This record gives sequence, C-alpha cells and structure tokens, in this order.
Amino acid sequence: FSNQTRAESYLETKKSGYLTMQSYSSQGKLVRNGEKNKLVICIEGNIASGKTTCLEYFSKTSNIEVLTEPVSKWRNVRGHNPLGLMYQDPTRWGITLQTYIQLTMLDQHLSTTSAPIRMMERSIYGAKYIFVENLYRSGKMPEVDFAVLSEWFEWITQNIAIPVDLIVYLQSSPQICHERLKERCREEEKIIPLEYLEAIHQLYEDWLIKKTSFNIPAPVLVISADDDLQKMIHQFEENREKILSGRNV
Ligand SMILES: Nc1ncnc2c1ncn2[C@@H]1O[C@H](COP(=O)(O)OP(=O)(O)O)[C@@H](O)[C@H]1O
Ligand SMILES: Cc1cn([C@H]2C[C@H](O)[C@@H](COP(=O)(O)O)O2)c(=O)[nH]c1=O
Repeated sequence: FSNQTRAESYLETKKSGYLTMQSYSSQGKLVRNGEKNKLVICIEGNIASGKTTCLEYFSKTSNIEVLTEPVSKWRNVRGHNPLGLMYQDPTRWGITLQTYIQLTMLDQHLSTTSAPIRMMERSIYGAKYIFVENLYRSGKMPEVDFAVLSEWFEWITQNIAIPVDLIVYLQSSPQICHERLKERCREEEKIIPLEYLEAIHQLYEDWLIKKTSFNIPAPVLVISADDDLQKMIHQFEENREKILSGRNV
C-alpha cells in the first residue's frame, strides 16, 4: 500500500454515521462520498440582515434543502447558554461559544442531504473570519484563545473538503439591522449596541466586497438587503437563476 491507499482503506472501515469520509481528494483532503455533485450556497450577512427570511423563502422551492443556523443549540447545550454567556462576558465565554459554533457549522457542512441544492445560513468561514476576528480585534478574546481556535480552524479547513459554490451576501446597513434586531427581540441580543453591528459590517465588507482580509471560498453574489419584504422577494426572484445555478454570472 502507498500511504494514501492505506489511509483510504482505514477510512473505508471507519463508517460512523454521517461522518463517513471515504477517500482523499486530489488536494489531499478528506471528502464525503456522494456529495461532489451537490450545489452549496451560503447566505452571509450581518445579524438580523434577513438571512433566515431569505432561507425560509427559498425553502418553498423543490430540490432545495435549507439549513438555518442552529441558534437553538447555541442557546442550549446540555442546559447551558453559551450565546447568552458570550454577550454577558465575551472575554471569558467567547472561546466557548465560538468553539461550539465551529463544531456545529462543520456538522452542517458535512451533513448528508438528498436534495441536489443545499442552502446554508452562514458558514464555518463566516463564523471565523467575522465573529472570531471581531472578538479578537476588539480586544475581547485573549490571544491564547484566538490561537487555539485558529489552529482548530486551520486543521479543519486544510484536512476536510468543505465545498461552497456560491456566497450570497445580504448587504445591509448596520442601522437597519439594529432596528430589525430590536424588533425580533431575542433575549440574549438585547444588549447589542449599534457599534457591534458596525464592526461586524466592516469585517463583512472587507472580506466579501473589498476582498482585502481573508480568502473567499466561492464567488460572491451581493444582494442589497435594506429594502422592505416585498422588494426583497422581488430581488430574490430576479436573482433566482443565478442563486440556484450557483453561478454569479
Ligand atoms: N426586508 C425586511 N424588512 C423588514 N423586516 C425584515 C426584513 N427581513 C427580515 N425582517 C425581520 O427582521 C428580523 C430579522 O430577520 P432574520 O431573517 O431573522 O435575520 P437574520 O437571520 O439575518 O438574523 C425578523 O424579525 C424579520 O421578520
Ligand atoms: C455565526 C455566529 C453567530 N453569532 C451570534 C450572532 C447572533 O447573535 C446569533 C445568530 O445570529 P443571526 O445573524 O441572527 O443568525 O449568533 C456569534 O456570536 N458568533 C458566530 O460565529
């Protein structure tokens, strides 16, 4: 056996539910069998920019599987609320929340689907490049926590194929998000100031518009998200073909 064949042979015997990784791709990453021809679209955007609303709209289309962020898990893991704890004391609990979010994002990326198109709310990339980065840059995440999370992230993305075909960026003004967030009234988020949404917005703009911060794993389709619901539906329809073909052309 070459090293690669031995590894493949080992992995073939290690079928454990949804994490059955059976072969190495040409880039030397673990890949999921049967997932190659599926289209993955990630909806990125600020808090309360309308991502869930967008996913709910497209969930009515046949052949699409929609995966909303598992916020209920982030609010309740074995009776603990890491999301609430993070907003109360980000320096202490940021690492706890972000470690768990990284795990649940990976879980979603790797979960099996029968539908040919998968639409996912954010991604493991958005969680790291926006939220972890924001905690770190704002001085609320200790350097050692950032280093450990970054090591985990790099190991995952260097060793496991996490394909994304298209990023749909719901570009919104932080002020509008703040108003929508207050209306939605999620208990943990009541203390979020406008400045927090402005910082998240800036990181998104640097990543997906200016393209000056981090690697972008897929082409980006930008949809302006400040409009009312009716106009948003019109925009979703106008962009339906681009979105569902996974191509920004
Ligand atoms: N275009 C829109 N105009 C007005 N309110 C909206 C619009 N899109 C979403 N909302 C409302 O704003 C809040 C946040 O939307 P949501 O889809 O949950 O955002 P996200 O998933 O990005 O956090 C919800 O109360 C939702 O009903
Ligand atoms: C991905 C991610 C999310 N959060 C926080 C931000 C919000 O309070 C919720 C989910 O927000 P949504 O935009 O309404 O879906 O989770 C976070 O703190 N860190 C993250 O990586």
